[in-house]
Amino acid sequence: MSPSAAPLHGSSPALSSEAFSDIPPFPIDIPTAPLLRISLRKLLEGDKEEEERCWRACCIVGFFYIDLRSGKAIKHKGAVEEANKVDVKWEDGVGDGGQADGESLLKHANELFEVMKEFFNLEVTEKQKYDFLEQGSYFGYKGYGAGIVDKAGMRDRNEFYNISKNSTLSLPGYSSLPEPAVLIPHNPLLARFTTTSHALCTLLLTLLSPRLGLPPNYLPTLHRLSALSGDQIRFVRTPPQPAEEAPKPALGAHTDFGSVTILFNRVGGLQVQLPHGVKPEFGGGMEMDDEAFRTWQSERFPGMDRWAYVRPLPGHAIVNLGDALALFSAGILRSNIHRVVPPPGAQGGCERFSLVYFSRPEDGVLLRALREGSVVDEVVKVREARGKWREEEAVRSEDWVLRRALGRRRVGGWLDSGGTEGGV
Ligand SMILES: O=C(O)CCC(=O)C(=O)O
Ligand SMILES: [Fe+2]
Repeated sequence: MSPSAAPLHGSSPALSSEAFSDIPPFPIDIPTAPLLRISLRKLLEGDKEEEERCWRACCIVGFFYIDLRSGKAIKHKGAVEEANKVDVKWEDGVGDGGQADGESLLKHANELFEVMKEFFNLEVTEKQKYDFLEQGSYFGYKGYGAGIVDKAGMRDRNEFYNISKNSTLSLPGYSSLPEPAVLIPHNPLLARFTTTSHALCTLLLTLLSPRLGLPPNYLPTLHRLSALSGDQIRFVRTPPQPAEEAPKPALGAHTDFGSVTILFNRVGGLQVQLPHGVKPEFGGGMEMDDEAFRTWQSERFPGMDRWAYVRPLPGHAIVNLGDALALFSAGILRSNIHRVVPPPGAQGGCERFSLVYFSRPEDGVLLRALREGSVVDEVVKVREARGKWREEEAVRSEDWVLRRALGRRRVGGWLDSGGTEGGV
């Protein structure tokens, strides 16, 4: 369908029920990424068809929505359950990181949106006290424009606050960095969001492992909640861009370097670069053909190919896979390039917030193809036979995460921050 044949304005009931009430609607007349909506409830019920859809989404686009509404308790079994128990003292008892549920995750995320606003409303000079770049840490505050978005050294247009799982869960062996006073009362909430997000990551890793020819617990035991790792929460604030300026990315094209990312956003702006053969959606469900998409794209973003907005959906999180899973699976799982640009349509005037949970392999894990998985080994053998496989020296996760995270903070560090995205 060509763009002109689609309904350009107005809102269908289906779409308006999928809008955030306090935010101007996401326009219906722009192409969006056709991400699958995966039901957490169905995954928890062991629905095989839903597992298959989830697997395909992980391989083809590496991005999907997860519908968190009425996802009941997630209970992990055996070794993973044990490793996910952490000694966090809630007001109502000791935390059990093995359990979580979709409704709680949504509730924690909603509450953290308010906490995040409180933090970002602090004076810049106050927030800067928590920038630990000089101490060689990527946790804490990154000011507006303090990151680099491309090879040419262009500055980003957002603020971050990165909160380590090691610190929120007071894991033994980790010395926590100073924390702003406004966040201290919210530490139990931060810990709950960490454990509920992590439980969702564990569920997904449990489903992915056998598909790679590994036992179900294999990937989860490289990502135990109780182990030191680069897992973190991120708060992001992006102010609206002045209308008179040429549109600039707030966050440049990148892949995430961890394993699973759980993302909550409400205002558009996130874009995914669609893999070839994946057609964008248009006007909430209709497809746009390649030619129409190219025309649309070249008019709005000259020289930029195949970028499609991700429509934010209430009740859902956006899940994407990072470079660690692409490496572990020898490229079977996709770590897709994405970026954040000015929000579309009337949302262009909004301040934009995102809340992210990044799960990453434990510090001591080596980043290498997991050839002990028969499916991974098969793929590597085919590549070897074609002369297309190069064994890289395995790097410890802690060193890799540090290089990737800090690369984005230094002029000239852009290439260091790169991973499977190659020349981007
Ligand atoms: O803000 C967003 O929607 C995406 C953020 C993101 O990609 C990141 O923080 O890595
Ligand atoms: Fe990202």
